[in-house]
Amino acid sequence: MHAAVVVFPGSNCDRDLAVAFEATGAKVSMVWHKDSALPDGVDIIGIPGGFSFGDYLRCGAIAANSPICRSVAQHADRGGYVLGICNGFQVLTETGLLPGALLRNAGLKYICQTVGLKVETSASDYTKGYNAGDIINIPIAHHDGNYYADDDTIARLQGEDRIAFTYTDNPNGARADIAGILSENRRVLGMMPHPERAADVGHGGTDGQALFRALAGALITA
Ligand SMILES: NC(=O)CC[C@H](N)C(=O)O
Repeated sequence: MHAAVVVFPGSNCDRDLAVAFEATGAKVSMVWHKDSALPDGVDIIGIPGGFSFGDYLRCGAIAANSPICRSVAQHADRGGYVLGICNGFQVLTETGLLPGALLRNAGLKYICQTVGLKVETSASDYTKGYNAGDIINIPIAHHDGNYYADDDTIARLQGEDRIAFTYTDNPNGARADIAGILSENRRVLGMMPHPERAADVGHGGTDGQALFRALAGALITA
């Protein structure tokens, strides 16, 4: 598996994401947001967490207009994999690769804690290492994690089995307790919780490991 991790000014989980990919044996290329092309042979693009461009305008809005995001969209259009975590999820909604928006947390406070997530579907190359219904513990750290989409979009996500994770105890007001969603072709995943921060025994939890391992299993190349 060859993963590219995009770095914006203000990204702060780029290295963590690279380490989580590397732990599966993946080759990782770091890509600066001003680059317009991706390295050859990239299987998956990781859009990391952080505070790209200081979260000005709306979280992820400026990053979504970076040169590299045109290549990210082309990669997704070709059926490539894209994983957006936290600020990365915000970037993916701002680019239109995933529906909906991440609003300010209902309590208006930044929340940094480990939360329970229910795995809603194992039918994706991200979630097939879990069983649907599994409860896993993964950290969150955000002030704009309150997922919003209109009724039709929520119904469509539910009807198409595209909700990957929900919160067991909704911390931010997200509609339908949504913590992560999949694209129509199930190859783009956006999620507010940070699986890369629960991918090593040193993190105090390893419930995120199965996501990276499942991906590597699906994307292994000779
Ligand atoms: N950890 C992060 O990626 C932070 C995401 C985002 N900037 C927020 O606070 O909502």
